[in-house]
Amino acid sequence: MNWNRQQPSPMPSHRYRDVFSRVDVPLTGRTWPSRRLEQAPLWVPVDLRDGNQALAEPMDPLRKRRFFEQLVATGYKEIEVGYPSASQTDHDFVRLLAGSDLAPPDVTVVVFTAARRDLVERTVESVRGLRNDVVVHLYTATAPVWRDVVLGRDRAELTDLVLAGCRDVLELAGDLPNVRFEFSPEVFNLTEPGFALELCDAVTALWEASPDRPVILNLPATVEVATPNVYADQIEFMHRNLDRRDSVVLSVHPHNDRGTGVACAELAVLAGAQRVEGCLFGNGERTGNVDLVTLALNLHAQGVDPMVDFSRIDDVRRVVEECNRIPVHPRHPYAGDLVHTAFSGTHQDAIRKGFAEHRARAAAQGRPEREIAWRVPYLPVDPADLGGDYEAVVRVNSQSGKGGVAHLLESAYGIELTRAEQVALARRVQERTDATGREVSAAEVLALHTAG
Ligand SMILES: CC(=O)SCCNC(=O)CCNC(=O)[C@H](O)C(C)(C)COP(=O)(O)OP(=O)(O)OC[C@H]1O[C@@H](n2cnc3c(N)ncnc32)[C@H](O)[C@@H]1OP(=O)(O)O
Ligand SMILES: CC(C)C(=O)C(=O)O
Repeated sequence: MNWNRQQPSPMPSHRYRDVFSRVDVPLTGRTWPSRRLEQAPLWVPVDLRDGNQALAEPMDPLRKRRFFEQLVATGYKEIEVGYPSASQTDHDFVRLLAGSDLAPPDVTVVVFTAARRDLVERTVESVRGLRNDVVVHLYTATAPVWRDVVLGRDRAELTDLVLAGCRDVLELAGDLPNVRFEFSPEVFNLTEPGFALELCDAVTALWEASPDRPVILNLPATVEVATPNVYADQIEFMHRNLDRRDSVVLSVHPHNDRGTGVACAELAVLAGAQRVEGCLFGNGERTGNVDLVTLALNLHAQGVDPMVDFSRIDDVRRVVEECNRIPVHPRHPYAGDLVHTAFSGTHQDAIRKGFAEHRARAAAQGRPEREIAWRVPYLPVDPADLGGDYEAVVRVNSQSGKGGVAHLLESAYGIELTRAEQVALARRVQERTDATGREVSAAEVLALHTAG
C-alpha cells in the first residue's frame, strides 16, 4: 500500500540552508538532555526596551510607568527599562526612576546601549544618581553576515569595536559602585562559537569580572534559526568553556521566529543559563521575544516555584495589552480567553469526572480543594491558581456530548440529571446546535430541559 502520496511542493526551499551549514556547533558529550528544571532562573523582562522598540506606537511615559509598576508588582527583580540614548522618552523614564522611589531598592535597573561612545555617554548620564543597582548593557552584532553586510568589519575590527565600547563603559561608569556590566554578542546563535568565546572572554577580562562584581554575558538567539537542541548545545559549549565562569552570569535572550522560543529558553537553562531575558506574553521584534509568562507558568505546572506572581493573570494581561496596544491571543498558554475551555464532548466528560474526583478527594482528606494535588484531565493547571473561575471551563456546541450538557446544568443551576435524562437532553441540544451552528448558553440548555 502506498500510504504516503505527498508530492514535492513548488516552494523554493532550495534558497535556504540548514543551520549546520551556517554555523559550526562544536559540543560533544552534551549533558543538558539528562538535566531537569528544578528552580527558576533570574527573569529579566525587556518589555520596556526590546518589546517597546517593536511597537508601532512606542510607549509614552504613562504607559512605560504603568508597565514598570506592573513588572515590580509581579515580583521581577531585574528590569531592562529602556534604550536611554535612543529617545527622550526612554532617557526621561530613567531620570524619573532616579528622582523617585518608583523602583524599590531591591530592583536592579538595566539600561541598553550600542557600542558607540556618544550613546554610551548618554546612557551613563541617564543613570547618574540612581540609588538602585544598575546594569549597563552593551551590544554589538557578531555573526558573519552582520559583520560583512551591516558593520563592514572583519573579526579583528569587530573585536576592536566591542572592546572600545567596553573601555568607554568602564571609563564612564566603572567607578560607580552600584553599576555592573552586561555584554550581548547580538546574533550569538549564528556566530562562530570559537569567536563568540574569544570575544566574551576578552570582555570579561577587560571588565575584570569577579565573583563580587560578575559580568552578565547574554547570548541571544536574535533571529531564531534552529531547533532548540542546537541552541542548547551552543549555550552548553559557552557554559563549559568560558573563562572566569564563577564571575559570569550566563544569560539567554531567545526570540521566537520558529515558534520555539520557549523551548529554546528551557533547554538553554538545562544547558547552564542562569538568567533569561524575555517579554510578557511574548511581545517583541517580528514574532516576539520569548514569553516570560509561559516560562514561569510552565515551572509552576511542574511544581517549581516560578518566583513571580501570576495569581491574578487577567490583571497583568490587561495592563500589558493596554501598554502594548496588542491583544493577547485567545489560545495563548495559561492566559488566553479559551485556554481553560473545552467545547468537545469527550474532554468535557473527562473534566466533569475529574472535578467530581477532586471534590471527593478533598473531602476525604479533609483539606481545601485549593490545597490538594491537581489532576483534572485536560486542565494542566487549576484556573483558580491564576485567579480564574470554572465558569468557562465547559462550553457547549455541536461538538459537545451529554457530559458537557450535564456539567452546564449542574454548575449553573445545581440540577443533577439521571443518565437517561442526560442522554435525552443532549440529543435535543445537539439538534439545536447543529441547526443553528452556534454555542448554547446554560439558560438555553435549561429551557430545553424544562420544555422536555
Ligand atoms: C537586536 C536588537 O534588539 S538591537 C537593538 C535595536 N534597537 C534599536 O535600534 C532601537 C533604538 N535605536 C535608535 O534609536 C537608533 O538606531 C540609534 C539612536 C541607536 C542610532 O541612530 P543613528 O545614529 O541614526 O543610526 P542608525 O539607526 O542608522 O544605526 C545604524 C548605525 O549604527 C551602527 N551600529 C549598529 N549596531 C551597532 C552597535 N551595536 N554598536 C555600534 N554601532 C552599531 C551601524 O553600523 C550604523 O552605522 P553607519 O551609519 O556608520 O553605517
Ligand atoms: C542585543 C540583544 C540583547 C537583543 O535584543 C537581541 O539580540 O535580540
